[in-house]
Amino acid sequence: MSEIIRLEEVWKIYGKPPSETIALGGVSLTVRKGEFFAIVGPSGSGKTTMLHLIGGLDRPTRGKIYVDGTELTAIRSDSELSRYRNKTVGFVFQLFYLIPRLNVLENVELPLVKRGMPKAERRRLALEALRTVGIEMLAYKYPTQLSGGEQQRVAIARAIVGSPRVLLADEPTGNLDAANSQIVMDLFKRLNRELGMTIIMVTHNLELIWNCDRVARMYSGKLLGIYTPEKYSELIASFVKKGQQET
Ligand SMILES: Nc1ncnc2c1ncn2[C@@H]1O[C@H](COP(=O)(O)OP(=O)(O)OP(=O)(O)O)[C@@H](O)[C@H]1O
Repeated sequence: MSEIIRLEEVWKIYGKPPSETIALGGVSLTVRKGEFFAIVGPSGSGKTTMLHLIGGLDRPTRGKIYVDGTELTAIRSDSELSRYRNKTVGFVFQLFYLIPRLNVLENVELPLVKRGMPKAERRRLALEALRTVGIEMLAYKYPTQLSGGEQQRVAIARAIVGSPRVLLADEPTGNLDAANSQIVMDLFKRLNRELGMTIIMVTHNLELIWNCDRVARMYSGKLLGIYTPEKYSELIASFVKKGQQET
């Protein structure tokens, strides 16, 4: 499998000395095309920071990031970075961030509106995305009329409507019950296996890593290792045996 994302010695430092925070302290890794990749680690270890940098929501202090053959860190203008976010990546967050005054279909269409796509084409693609996530019957409802699980599926439809190369998910099941978490995970697996979408998911939920190909383990801004789910679960089991903690 060829690579789609590469981080080379990436640093992110917030603030100025003496009160600076090193959120990422020189992380290098590659994610392969079509991979379902998890990022785990304790709170404050830099997981969200890494996802935001890959998604072009923020820029690293030092280091290089390549996504799908483009050096993201060489993009200087904000408008070009915004185009990158719109075309290459799709985001799913723990809190769904739907716009309450727009109906489901209009929420899903938003990334295409930003591209200046004609209305009929936008509608067609938004309905197709809603069909993919199994909720086309909710197209004319408003976000407040939906359950949390349904809202997250709308957010996933919005993330995939523009056919991004990479789906970035930050604790996508963090606000959902077990049944809805399962629906979201099954959906991610389908997007990954049937549509070949590369998925990077930050999670605290160790059960979810079984859906993934590889697991990156972060600690205090450093990448401690990349594991298969089997190896990672063996590692956790050995910590439990020794009475140490890790999530
Ligand atoms: N905008 C910011 N300004 C200052 N410090 C920040 C900012 N964003 C994150 N940090 C700090 O950077 C470090 C890494 O944060 P990050 O959100 O990436 O961790 P995380 O592993 O995603 O944590 P969690 O699991 O709690 O979401 C933390 O110490 C955090 O307080």
